[in-house]
Amino acid sequence: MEFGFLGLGIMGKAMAINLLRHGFKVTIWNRTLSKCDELVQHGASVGETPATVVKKCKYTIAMLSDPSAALSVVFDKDGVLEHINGKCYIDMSTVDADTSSKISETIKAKGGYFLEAPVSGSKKPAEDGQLIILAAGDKALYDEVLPAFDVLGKKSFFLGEVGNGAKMKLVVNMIMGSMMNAFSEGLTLAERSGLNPGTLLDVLDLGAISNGMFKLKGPTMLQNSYSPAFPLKHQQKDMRLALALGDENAVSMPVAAAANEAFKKARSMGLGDLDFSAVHETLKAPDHSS
Ligand SMILES: NC(=O)C1=CN([C@@H]2O[C@H](COP(=O)(O)OP(=O)(O)OC[C@H]3O[C@@H](n4cnc5c(N)ncnc54)[C@H](OP(=O)(O)O)[C@@H]3O)[C@@H](O)[C@H]2O)C=CC1
Ligand SMILES: O=CCCC(=O)O
Repeated sequence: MEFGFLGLGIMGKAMAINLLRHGFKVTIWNRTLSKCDELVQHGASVGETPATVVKKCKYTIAMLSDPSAALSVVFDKDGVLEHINGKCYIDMSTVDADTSSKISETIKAKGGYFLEAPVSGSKKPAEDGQLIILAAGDKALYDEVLPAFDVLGKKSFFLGEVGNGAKMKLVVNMIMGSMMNAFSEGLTLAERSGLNPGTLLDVLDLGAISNGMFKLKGPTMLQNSYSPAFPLKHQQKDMRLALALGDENAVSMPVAAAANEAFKKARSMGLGDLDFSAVHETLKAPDHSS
């Protein structure tokens, strides 16, 4: 099976390498062309534009930063739409349901097929093929690309109409972003009140709120080490999009709103390209309120 792959950031690079490692042919494109070099070493071919990739491949996957990038790659000059007739497009970026629906409707109107398939799981699960895939849209296309999803992920869900994958992803990340802030406050409170925060990690891990994120991020947060697996700017984008979904559905989300403010503060401190756990640093900033 041959796939096009657009977007070789932290996630896209790991996912495309995984496909290559499992015997898929992959033609890649990235806005910053130099990021293609490493994948060429793994056997990938390079397409000059998103349009040329789609022209060459029956199936093209996208893994792009945000709604604006997802729309640009489809609608701009030399974009996906130019050769989409009869081709299949699978957008795995985290975007909102409206963005996904706009892309879906336009692609279908031009004779193409569309599946949204955002993922849960970060850099390491992407490298290990252990993502959780939240697909929605064209069920026949979903069934066709399952061999690729089986390589990329440990479990795929088909959630029905376009938009449901995007919404599920935003709900999950809204919970994750809120948890990260509560965790960060807890680590800081433990430290400032004279406790050993390392011992707090051990206590948490033995109890009912033990989870993979605390286990993975706790030790590095205590070392003030925030090498990006999930960039903070993307987590803040997800909080913003989840809050908009809350607005649409009249769901009051004071916890998520507060978490969003903390991520915004972290961005204003220049931490957007670090891991989202760098929100911890906001608690160390001088407080001028008293
Ligand atoms: N990292 C993670 O743990 C996870 C991320 N996600 C989601 O996956 C997506 C990708 O994340 P990640 O790989 O971490 O992000 P990165 O920031 O590492 O990569 C973003 C990619 O989008 C491209 N891009 C950005 N803007 C544009 C544009 N205007 N036109 C064309 N290409 C553009 C970048 O190209 P260039 O190289 O030129 O900048 C790059 O290839 C995001 O939606 C994110 O929310 C989902 C699950 C986990
Ligand atoms: O969108 C990013 C999710 C990161 C994760 O699920 O660990």
